[in-house]
Amino acid sequence: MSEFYIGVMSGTSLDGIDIAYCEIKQESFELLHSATYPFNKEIKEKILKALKTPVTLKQIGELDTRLGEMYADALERFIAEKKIDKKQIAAIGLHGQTLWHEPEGEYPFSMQLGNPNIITALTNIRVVSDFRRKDMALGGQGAPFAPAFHQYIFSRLKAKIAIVNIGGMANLSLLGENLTGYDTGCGNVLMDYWVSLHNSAMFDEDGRWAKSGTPNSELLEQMLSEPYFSKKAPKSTGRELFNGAWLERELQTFSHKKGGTLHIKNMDVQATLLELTVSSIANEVKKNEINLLIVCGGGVKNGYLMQRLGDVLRGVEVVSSDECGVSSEFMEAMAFAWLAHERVHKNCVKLSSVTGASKDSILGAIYE
Ligand SMILES: Nc1ncnc2c1ncn2[C@@H]1O[C@H](COP(=O)(O)OP(=O)(O)OP(=O)(O)O)[C@@H](O)[C@H]1O
Ligand SMILES: CC(=O)N[C@H]1[C@@H]2OC[C@@H](O2)[C@@H](O)[C@@H]1O[C@H](C)C(=O)O
Repeated sequence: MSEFYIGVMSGTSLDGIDIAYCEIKQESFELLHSATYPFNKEIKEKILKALKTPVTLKQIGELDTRLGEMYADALERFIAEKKIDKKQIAAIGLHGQTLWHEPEGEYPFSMQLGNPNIITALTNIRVVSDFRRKDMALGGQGAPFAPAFHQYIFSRLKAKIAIVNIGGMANLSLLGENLTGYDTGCGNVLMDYWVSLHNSAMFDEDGRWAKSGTPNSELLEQMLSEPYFSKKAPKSTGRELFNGAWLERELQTFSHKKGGTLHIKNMDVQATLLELTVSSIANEVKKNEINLLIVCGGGVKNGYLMQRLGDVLRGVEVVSSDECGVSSEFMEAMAFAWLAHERVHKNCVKLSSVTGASKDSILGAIYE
């Protein structure tokens, strides 16, 4: 018997709202329709500002409402464009927009905004949201959750495989009996920041600017000494750590080491940032006997990044999830459609081996 779920994901790169309409049967999962809708520019600016400067409770409350309305608008547009029968939709799995993720603090929390009450009220569709906090209440990191979906989707592949999602952040899934996974660190976030600052683009198209530069090995070594990279799993990260300020500090430190006069060409910084993402992922893959690395997320569209991953991971086949028949662009949105299905069926999600939670649990809250 078929069930139909919609997954909605907007991630740390703030590049858009990914929506996936999925059909789930006993033995199969199929992406039927998908689309990405632009992020409201003003809301994007408010989120970026909230990540860097103090905000008031009023501003957070208003952002929660506005994001809820924005998601509802995108959903209504999607449902109309794809001619979906609302009555068929069992639920919407909504990740929301992460404003702050603090898994290691004295009082751990993870904040995703986008009021699900508004979405269910406006769409008249059941919404599952607030996925991360139960895992944290059980002592887990609350992220990444994609490994559970990767295990579900790729379990048929018998090779020793790993999946890496390269979005704003990068997160690795190591499939097998004892599923593990964690955020390896920055994905595209620092490259996006640098290219938007110095090459007036939202992202480095196909990695061309990075390719035109020469990576600085000393700067790369210094950046890789960031304690997060050597931290033991379970671990998760975000813009709280990997952000423009982090990069500026690294460049400042490097410049001081060189007597304060050194100037690295902007394109060489971009080349070094690409190598930082490549190395931080490859170093983790090499710790395991992996023979197939499946890549998803927007990083798949960075041809130079994919090439460099292949160069560095000799003996490992590096492919996009598209080549395995699974959308690299909508992987995370599909994951939240599946997580909504698991919640509706009150299934415990096997994630404690990933996040360090004391047990697997039923994740998410239902709004209807
Ligand atoms: N054509 C392209 N060339 C190079 N990079 C690209 C291209 N298209 C997208 N990207 C990169 O992919 C990023 C978006 O990826 P994605 O949508 O997976 O991120 P996200 O889901 O927001 O992040 P996260 O998974 O950390 O939450 C863009 O910010 C950009 O850096
Ligand atoms: C708190 C949060 O939103 N974390 C995101 C972020 O983006 C990628 C990586 O860091 C991952 O840990 C997570 O999202 C994906 C969907 C996950 O939970 O697997």
